[in-house]
Amino acid sequence: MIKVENLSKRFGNQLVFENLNFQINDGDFISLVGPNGSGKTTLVKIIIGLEKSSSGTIKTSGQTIGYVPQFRNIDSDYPLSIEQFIRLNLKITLNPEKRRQNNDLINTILQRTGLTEIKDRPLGLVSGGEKQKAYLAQALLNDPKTLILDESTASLDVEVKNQLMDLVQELNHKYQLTVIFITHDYDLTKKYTKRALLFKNKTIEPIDVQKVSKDMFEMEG
Ligand SMILES: Nc1ncnc2c1ncn2[C@@H]1O[C@H](COP(=O)(O)OP(=O)(O)OP(=O)(O)O)[C@@H](O)[C@H]1O
Repeated sequence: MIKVENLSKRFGNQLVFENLNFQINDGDFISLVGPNGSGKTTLVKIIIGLEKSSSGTIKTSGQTIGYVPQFRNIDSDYPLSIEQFIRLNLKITLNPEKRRQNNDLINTILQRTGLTEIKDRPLGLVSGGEKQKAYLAQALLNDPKTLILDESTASLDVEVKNQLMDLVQELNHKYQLTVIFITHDYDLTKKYTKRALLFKNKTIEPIDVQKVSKDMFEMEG
């Protein structure tokens, strides 16, 4: 559970948002929508602890949060395989028992993300969707209870976007993973999320996803 109360954020003289009040429950699959510059990434940074709020509180049930960034292409000569890339976020250990546990964990995550068959391929040479799945796999390493997708589907083909979201939906259903999906994508919002948190007039309005309209993604912040 993530409970936000009276949260406000300023950068110098600029008010980004004020008096945000909302709650995200365990197992929710919500979208965070609003125009460019309305404060979506800033809010997420505050939730993760990378940025301080100006006032207000965030209460959580002490949960771990996984973060999947926006898709960035990776050079074709990038030296690591998919599995090696995912392992970057593991603590290095010489303890044989811990190494075994890490191997089991990696195998489980590779399986859950459908990457087992291609785990030894160089990350720079696989498709955009497969690269993004590797980022998703990395985010799952700490067994998060909440996953934040920060425009993670942007710049992927429509079919690939849907495949990635199908996978996230499966994780949401099977493991009760809470998902916060920051997006400008109207179709994906409607198709995958149940509830939307809409940034409007410097605050947030929780709305039924069926009431989301295209202009809500396009207004001035
Ligand atoms: N570190 C910072 N210092 C000063 N201003 C900032 C900083 N980070 C963000 N801002 C400003 O805060 C506002 C909200 O930015 P934010 O990136 O949270 O918006 P967003 O809704 O995620 O936008 P987008 O949809 O374009 O990604 C913007 O006006 C931005 O320029």
